[in-house]
Amino acid sequence: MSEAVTRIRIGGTAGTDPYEVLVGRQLLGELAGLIGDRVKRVAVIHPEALTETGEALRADLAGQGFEAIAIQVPNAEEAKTAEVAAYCWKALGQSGFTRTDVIVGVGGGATTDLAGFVAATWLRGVRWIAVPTTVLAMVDAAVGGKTGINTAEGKNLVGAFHPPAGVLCDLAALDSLPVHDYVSGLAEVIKAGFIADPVILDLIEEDPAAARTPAGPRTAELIERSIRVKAEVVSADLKESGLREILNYGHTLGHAIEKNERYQWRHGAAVAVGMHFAAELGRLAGRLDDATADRHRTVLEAVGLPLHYRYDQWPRLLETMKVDKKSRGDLLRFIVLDGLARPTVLEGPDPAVLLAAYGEVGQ
Ligand SMILES: NC(=O)c1ccc[n+]([C@@H]2O[C@H](COP(=O)([O-])OP(=O)(O)OC[C@H]3O[C@@H](n4cnc5c(N)ncnc54)[C@H](O)[C@@H]3O)[C@@H](O)[C@H]2O)c1
Ligand SMILES: O=C(O)C(=O)C[C@@H](O)[C@H](O)[C@H](O)COP(=O)(O)O
Ligand SMILES: [Zn+2]
Repeated sequence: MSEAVTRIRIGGTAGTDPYEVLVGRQLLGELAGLIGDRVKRVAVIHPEALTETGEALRADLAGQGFEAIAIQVPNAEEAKTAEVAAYCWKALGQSGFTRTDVIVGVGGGATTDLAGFVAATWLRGVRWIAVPTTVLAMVDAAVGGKTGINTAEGKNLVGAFHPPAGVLCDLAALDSLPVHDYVSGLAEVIKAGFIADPVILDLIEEDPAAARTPAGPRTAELIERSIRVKAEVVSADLKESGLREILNYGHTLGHAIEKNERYQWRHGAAVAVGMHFAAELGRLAGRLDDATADRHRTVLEAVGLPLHYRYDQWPRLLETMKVDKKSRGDLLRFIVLDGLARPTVLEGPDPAVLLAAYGEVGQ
C-alpha cells in the first residue's frame, strides 16, 4: 500500500473553484491549512459512530486557536433529514457562525451529504471540507459537490450543488469500518469500473477477498482510480447537464429499493442490485453484450454484494422510479452500457423489457 499522498484535482472549470482530493494516511495535519488562517469558527459535523474522532478533531482545532464546536448527528441515513439539518442550523446559529467560518463533515456519505447541505444552505453558502471515513464516501459521496437530504417521498430529493474546499481521504479511517459497510462502498468502485475504468474490475477479479479489506494490496489503487473517474466527470459537468448522469449507473432502481426499505439497506447494496438490473436492461435492449452483462453478476457476487430483490415489489419500485431525477415528464430514463466503459442513456424503454429485466433480478 502506498504511504505517499496522492492529490487529485477537481473542477476549476465553468466558474467553479478548483479543489483537491488527498488520499493517504495521517492527513489530518492538512486540515488547518485547508480551513485557512482568517477563519474564526469551525463546526465539525460527525455521526454518533465517530464521536471520539469528532471530538478529537474539535479539540485539535481548538488547540490551534479556532473556536471549534462538534455537532453530533445520527448514524447513516437517519442523519439525512430536514430535522437533523435544522438541528445543525440551530447549533450554527447559537455559535454565531458567519460567512467566513467553515464546516468540516467527517463520516460516511450520509454525513458528508448532510454536512455539505448544511454548508450550502447556511447563510446561502459557507465553505466546507469533507473528511470521508468510508470507502463509499472517499470514492464518491465526498467528491463532486452533490449534497442533500431525503424526504418521505424519496432519496436525495432536496439538495444543492456545493463543492467542498477540499477532501481528505485518510485510509487509516477504514480500519474501523464494519466489513458490511466496506463492501457496500465497493459497489461504487465497481460502478466506476463498468462506466469508465475496467482496470478496476480486473484488479478486483484478481483477488476479490483482498478487495473486501482495507489491508488488501490494491486498496489505495482502487480508491484512487475510482476518485479519478468521478473527478473527470464532475470537472466536466458539475451540475449534471449531461455527462454526469453516467455516475447514476445502477441508481434508478437502487434509490427505489432504498426508499422501499425505508433506508435500512446500505446505498451501495441497493446500487449493486440496481447495476445488475441495468446490465440486464442493457442486454435485453440489445445494447450490451452477454459477456459484459454476465460480468456484473460475477464481480458483484465475488465481493459479497447482493444481486436480487423481492419480485413482488416491482409495481412499487416502478412507481418510485417514475420520479427519479433523471425522468423528464413521463419519460423514464436509465443509464445503460453500450459496452464496457461505454455508458449511455436509454430513454422510455418498453415496459415489457423493463419487466423482463426485473425478472432476472426479482426473487
Ligand atoms: N453526494 C454524492 O455524490 C453521493 C455519492 C454516493 C453516495 N452518496 C450517499 O452516501 C450515503 C452512503 O454513504 P456510506 O455508504 O458511506 O454510508 P453511511 O454514511 O451511512 O455510513 C455507514 C455507517 O458507518 C458509520 N461509519 C462511517 N465511517 C466509519 C468508520 N470509519 N468506522 C466505523 N463506522 C463508520 C456511519 O456512522 C454509519 O453508521 C448515501 O446516503 C448515499 O446517497 C452520495
Ligand atoms: O455524483 C453523482 O452525480 C452521482 O450520481 C453519484 C451517485 O453515486 C450518488 O449516489 C448520488 O448521490 C446520486 O445522486 P442523485 O442525483 O441521483 O440523487
Ligand atoms: Zn451512489
